[in-house]
This record gives sequence, C-alpha cells and structure tokens, in this order.
Amino acid sequence: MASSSFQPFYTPLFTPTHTSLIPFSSRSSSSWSPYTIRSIHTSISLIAPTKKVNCFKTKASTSPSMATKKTIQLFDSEQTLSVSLAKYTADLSDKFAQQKGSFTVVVSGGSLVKSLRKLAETPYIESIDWSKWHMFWVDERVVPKDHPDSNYLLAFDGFLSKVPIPTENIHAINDTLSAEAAADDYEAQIRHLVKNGVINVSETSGFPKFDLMLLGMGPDGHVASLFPGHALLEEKNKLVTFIKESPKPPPERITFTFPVINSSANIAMVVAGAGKAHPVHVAIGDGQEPEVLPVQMVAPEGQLTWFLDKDAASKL
Ligand SMILES: O=C(O)[C@H](O)[C@@H](O)[C@H](O)[C@H](O)COP(=O)(O)O
Repeated sequence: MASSSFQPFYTPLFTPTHTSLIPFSSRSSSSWSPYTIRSIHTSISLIAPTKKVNCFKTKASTSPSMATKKTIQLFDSEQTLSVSLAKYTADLSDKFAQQKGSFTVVVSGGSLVKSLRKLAETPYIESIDWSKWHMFWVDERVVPKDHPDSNYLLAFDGFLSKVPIPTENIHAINDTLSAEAAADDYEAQIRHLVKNGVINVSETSGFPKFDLMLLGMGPDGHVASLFPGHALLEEKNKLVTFIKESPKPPPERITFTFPVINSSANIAMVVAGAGKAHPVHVAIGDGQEPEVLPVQMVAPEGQLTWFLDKDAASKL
C-alpha cells in the first residue's frame, strides 16, 4: 500500500508492546481497494492495563471481559468508511445466518444510520439474506414513530425502507407507552426472542448476546443513551432502562444497558467528524478526562471494531 496521509497516526496509537500492526492491504478481499481504504488494521488481543482501564474496572464493573479483541480501522473519508462498514456487516450477516439461522443487529440513532447506506446498494442488496435479519435499537426516544426525533423513523427512512427485512423482524419500541413501560416492554420483547432462540445468550454474563451492535458516539463520549456521569452507567440487572432527563434532546429515552451492550458478539463503533476527535483520543489514544466516558466502558465479550474517518482520528 502506498504511504498515505494517515502515516502520522500510526505510531501514537499504541506501543509495540501490546499491538501488532497489520497493513490493511494485506487483507484478502478483492472488493476492497487499497486506494479507497487508505487505512491500517490494528489488532490487539488485550486492552493495555493502563490507569484509565483500571479506573474503569473499579468505577463500573459492568464489563464482563478484559479480553475484548479490538480493531481500529481508519479511513480517509466517511465515504470510504461506509464502503468498508457494508462489507464488514455483510460478512457477519453471512456468518451468523449460516451458523444460527438469524442475524440480530442493533443500531443507534444519529449519523450511524447514514453510514449504512452502502448495504442497500449492489452487491449487498442482492447478496445478503435479509430474511434472516432481526433489527433492534440500542436506544430510542420516547416519541411517536412518525416524529422527526424517532430513531425508528431515522432508520426507516435511511435504511429499512430500502432493504427487504421482513416487517415482523423489525423490533421497535412500543411508542404508545411511557418511558418506564416502554423500557419494560422492550425488555420483554427481547426475552421472548431469547426464548425462541433468535437472540443468543452469553455464557459468560447470562445476558442476551446480540450478533452485531452498530453504535455511534456523541461528542461528549456518550453511547446509546448512556451519558457521562449518569447513574445508568452503573445499571447491572436490567436489559433496557429509561432516562427522563437526557442532556441530548429529546429528554425522554429508553436505552440498552452496559451488561447487554458488553455481552455482544460484535460491536462496531462508527465515528466520523472532527467534533468526535477528543472522545476518540480519550477512548483509544492517550487523551484524558477526569471521569470515565461511557464510550470507554464499551468492552464486548467478542470483537470491538472502530470505524474512524480521518477527522475523528485527528488527535490520535
Ligand atoms: O438516539 C441517539 O441520540 C443516539 O442513539 C446516540 O447515542 C447517537 O448515536 C450519538 O449521539 C451519536 O450521534 P451522532 O452520530 O449524530 O453525533
């Protein structure tokens, strides 16, 4: 791969004592061009036991695993990021559809949904077995489904209306209920699908184990509707909970909890734009914050893959 403008990002990311760097061009995929994806593929088998991670473990022991496999992919633009995200998602779809006959996908709101657009194009629109997909939301605003703030509406307009996922496999919140009741109802929906064998269960945590979570991150380091310093970060029993005073409007939301998020088989953290550079620096570089950011608590049992554009990675 020709050297690219990303070269300066490589070395500061991690020290060679706990990382191995694999040039992206060594990946065997005929559809991935080293020119469109000028990035590195960094794998670490264990998060470095830095002070930050120790602090996280003592402050919030909601992570079931210190053995998260972490991959960081850097892209020269959100456009090339979205191409790679589609291939990553399609590969997982094939794997889980074959292995377990279903593919359980959880999405956030925000700009993530736009980054899924390539899945609705050739070759994936034809090649993915959409009948196996089951869609969920990691968080939802407590508004009617046709409200402009609805994450369901966002996903419908940007993705679901363009792909043939069976309607009965789209698991949205009940928008006629209060925040409390909607959270309980969504938890019951999930438990039902665990019973039916659609959603796996983690042998480690006993919580539902979704096949893939596609998550965005806010400029303050929040994920789902789990905000910095909020008591919900400590929730250890519920699958789904609610917040009535979200610092990001609208105030009333329901959200998956960390035990569920961190029981996932795969999490993609999809982050683009300079406004996210600081929390990215804190989460995967050597940036500092007095408090542990929610994004630093994302540590799934399985694989964590960061998809970053160059602006989001600009402080690494
Ligand atoms: O409903 C929400 O508000 C989201 O699920 C939230 O967690 C979102 O993913 C981040 O705030 C990132 O949003 P942006 O990518 O738009 O900044």
